[in-house]
This record gives sequence, C-alpha cells and structure tokens, in this order.
Amino acid sequence: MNQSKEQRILNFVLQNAVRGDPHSVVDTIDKYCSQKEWAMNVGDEKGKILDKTVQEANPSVALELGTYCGYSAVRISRLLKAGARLLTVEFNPEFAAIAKQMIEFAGVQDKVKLLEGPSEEIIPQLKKKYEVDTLDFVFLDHWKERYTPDTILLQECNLLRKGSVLLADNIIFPGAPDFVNYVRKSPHFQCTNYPSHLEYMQVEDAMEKAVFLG
Ligand SMILES: O=c1[nH]cnc2c(O)cc(-c3ccc(F)cc3)cc12
Ligand SMILES: [Mg+2]
Repeated sequence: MNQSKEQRILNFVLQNAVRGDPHSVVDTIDKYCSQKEWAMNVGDEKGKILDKTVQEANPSVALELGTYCGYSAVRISRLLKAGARLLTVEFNPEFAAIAKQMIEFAGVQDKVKLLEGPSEEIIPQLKKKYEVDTLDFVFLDHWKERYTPDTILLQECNLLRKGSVLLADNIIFPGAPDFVNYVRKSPHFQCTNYPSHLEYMQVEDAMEKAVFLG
C-alpha cells in the first residue's frame, strides 16, 4: 500500500540527514518540503521567530500542541538548556508514529516526551500524570479551532504563571481570528504580532506571542 507523505518525509530524513544532529534533521525536512512536497511544518522563516522566542523564554518546561512530523519538536528541543524538557501533543496516531522516529533519529528523545491524544484530554493530565508544575513556554500549532479553548483550559488547570509565553502559528493562514481577539482583549495577556509567510510559500502568515500576566 502506498506510502503517506509523512512517511516519505521521514524516509528522506533517514537517508539524507545526519543521525543525532537536530540541525541537519530540520534543514533536511525544509529541503524536502520546499523542493518536493509541501507539508505543514512551521518552516525556516517562522522557525527563526520560534527560535528567538524560545531562546528569550529559556524554558525549563515547554509544551507543544501539534507535533505533526516532529519538525518543531526537534527545532525547539535543540535550544533547550540541560535538564529542560518539551512535552509535545499529537492527536493523529500516524503523525505521532512518524514524529517518534524523527525525534529519535535527531537524538533529542531524552528532552522530548511525545503524548498521543486530544489536547483537551492531555492538558488536564499534565500536573498529576506528567509532573508539570507550570509551563514556561507553549507553542500552539495544532488546530486553529482549539487555540482559544486550549488557552482557556491551560488557565483553568493553573498551568500558566506570570511570564509564561504562548506562541501561536498560522494567525493569518489558515487563520485563528477568535484566538487573536481573545488574547488581545484579555487583561491577562500582553500580545506581540510577528508578520511572516506560510511555510515554503509566498502567502502571508503571522505568529502571535501572548505573555501571561497572571
Ligand atoms: O492544520 C494545521 N495545523 C498546524 N499548522 C498548520 C499550518 O502551518 C498550515 C496549514 C495549512 C496551510 C495552507 C493550506 F492550504 C492548508 C493547511 C495547516 C496547519
Ligand atoms: Mg502551523
């Protein structure tokens, strides 16, 4: 039975990237998805905004919603200090299986914990089951309809602290207007918009940073 696009991306990495080298895995995925098949990785242009935001936050505990093939999990985890960890949530079992192999090939499996299931089920388990106190950084890159409810759920579960940084992908395309309205209107968030482009395309997109004020 013929391979999925995600399997083809993984195979290209296994054959062309350097095992244990996260930079080469990120660059190889970008090479494949810009030259052969488009895929919804955050990409290098928005990836640079992600990098700067992660470095600024310097998180001990980070959460990613929407793992996909593991591109941003590898990209984030390569910037984490010793002992810091990334929890990444993926609803689609096929994507999770690909991401697991991608994370292991990149050699970042000790920093990354891949949690398979819906974000609305996993977020309420983070404190007790995954020993999280509060989250220093959250990357929202799953389904735009979940950005706002999951942001509310993070607050309800007391997972945010003064200074927790949320960064959301795809604010313009496919677009998350309700999330942008929610965080920009809320007195509990200080927001910054970062104009950019859709991964591998000349289509406008943007990322929104929302810092929790407590
Ligand atoms: O569904 C998505 N989740 C997370 N990130 C995405 C992302 O960066 C891009 C897109 C996307 C963009 C253009 C298009 F024609 C179809 C889908 C979807 C997601
Ligand atoms: Mg995205």
